[in-house]
Amino acid sequence: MTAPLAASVAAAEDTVTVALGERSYDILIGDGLIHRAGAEVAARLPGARAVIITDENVAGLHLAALRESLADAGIENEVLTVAPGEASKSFSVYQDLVGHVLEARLERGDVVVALGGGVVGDLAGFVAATVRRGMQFVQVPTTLLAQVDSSVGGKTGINAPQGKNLVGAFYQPALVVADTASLSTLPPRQFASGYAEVAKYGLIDDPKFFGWLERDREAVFAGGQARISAIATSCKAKARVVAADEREGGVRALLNLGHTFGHALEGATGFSDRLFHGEGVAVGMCQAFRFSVRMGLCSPGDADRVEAHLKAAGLPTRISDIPGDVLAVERLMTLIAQDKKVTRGTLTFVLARGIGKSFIARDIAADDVAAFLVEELKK
Ligand SMILES: NC(=O)c1ccc[n+]([C@@H]2O[C@H](COP(=O)([O-])OP(=O)(O)OC[C@H]3O[C@@H](n4cnc5c(N)ncnc54)[C@H](O)[C@@H]3O)[C@@H](O)[C@H]2O)c1
Ligand SMILES: O=C(O)C(=O)C[C@@H](O)[C@H](O)[C@H](O)COP(=O)(O)O
Ligand SMILES: [Zn+2]
Repeated sequence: MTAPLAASVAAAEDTVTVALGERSYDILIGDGLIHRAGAEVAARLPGARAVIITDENVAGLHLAALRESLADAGIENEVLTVAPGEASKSFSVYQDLVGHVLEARLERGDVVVALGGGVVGDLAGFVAATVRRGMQFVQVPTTLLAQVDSSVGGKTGINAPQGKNLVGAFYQPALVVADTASLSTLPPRQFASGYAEVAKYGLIDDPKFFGWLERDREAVFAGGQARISAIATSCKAKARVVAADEREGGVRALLNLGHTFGHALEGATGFSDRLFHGEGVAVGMCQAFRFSVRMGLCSPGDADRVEAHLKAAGLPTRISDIPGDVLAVERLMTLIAQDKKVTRGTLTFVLARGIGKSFIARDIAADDVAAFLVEELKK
C-alpha cells in the first residue's frame, strides 16, 4: 500500500459528522462497532424501543450481535426480516412492514434500526419517515455500498413499476454505525458493486483520491487501514455535499454521476441479480464519460482510464457486459425520461470535463442520448 492521501488519512476508527444543524448526526466507522451500537443508540435516543429491519442473509450473520448490543444497553427490540435483494424495495414489502410496526404500537420516539445493505436502508428509512409521520431512525450498514453511500444523506424510498426510487422521502438518520468487520462476510461481487460508489467520489471532484484508488485498489479490497481510509474519505465527501444541499436543489445532483444511465439499466433488467446497483453505476459512469467525449467535453484518455479502473475492480463497464438479453434503446429512453432530475421535460445528466471534473449538464437533447445509446449497444 502506498502512503494514503494526506488529506484523506483516517485512523483505524473514524467519526464523520453530517452537519445539518439540529439534525446533525455522526457516522461511526471502524472494526467491531456493532458491539457498541446499543450504547451509542441509548446515548442519543434514551428510552427508545427498537424495531430492527434486516434481510434474511444479514439476519443469519450479524443480527445476533446487534440484538445483544441493544439488549445490553437496555433497549427492547424486535425484528422484521425481508427477502434479500432489490425486489424488496416495493410497495407490498413496505406496506407489510408498516403494518407490523403499527401493530407493535411503536411510537414516534421509538427507533427503526436498518441492519443491512442499501435495500434495507432505503426501505427501513422510508418506513421510519412515514409511520406516524416520522419515527427515529438509525442505520447499521453492512455492505460497502451502504457504508460509503446509502446510509448517509437521508435518501429513503422504494421502486415503482415506472422506475427506480420513484417514491420516497428525504429523512435523515440520528446515527450511522458502520462496522467495517461486517464486510468480511460480504460476497466479492457485492464488494465490487459498492466499490463503484467509492470510485464515484474521486470521479466527481477528487482526482487525487481517484489516483490513490488506482494505486491502492487492491489494498482497499484486501481490508485493513486502506479500506477504512477509503470508507472514511467517501463518507466525508458525501457528508460535505449533503450538508451543502440536503434536498438536491443543486450540487447534490453530482452524487448522481452514472445514475441516469445506471438506473435505466437496472430498470430494464427488472431490478434483478443480472445487475446490482453499483454495477449499473459502473456502466453508467463509463457511459457518462463516453457521452462527455462524444459531446466534445472530455478527452478519450480520461474515459479510457475510468473504464480500465472499474474493469480492474471486476465491474461491468459496457452494456455488453450485462448478462442476458440485449436491452432496447426505446425502453432505456422511457426509463431515462422518468429520472428525477428531469426539469420541465428536459434531461439533466452529470457529465465530466475530465477525472474529478464532473458537472451538472441541463437541457440535454433526448435525441443525442438515444443516438449515443445506439452506438453503446454496438460495443
Ligand atoms: N439512499 C441512498 O443514498 C442510496 C445510495 C446508493 C445506493 N442506494 C440503494 O442501495 C441499494 C443497493 O444496496 P446494496 O448494494 O447494499 O445492496 P443490498 O442491500 O441488496 O445488499 C447486497 C446483498 O448483500 C447481502 N449482504 C448485506 N450485508 C452483508 C454482509 N455483511 N455479509 C453478507 N451478505 C450481506 C444482502 O443480503 C444482499 O443480498 C439499491 O437499492 C440502491 O438504489 C441508495
Ligand atoms: O445521495 C445521493 O444524492 C445520491 O444520488 C447517491 C446515489 O448513489 C444513490 O444511488 C441514490 O439513491 C440515487 O438517488 P436518486 O435520487 O437518483 O434516486
Ligand atoms: Zn448509487
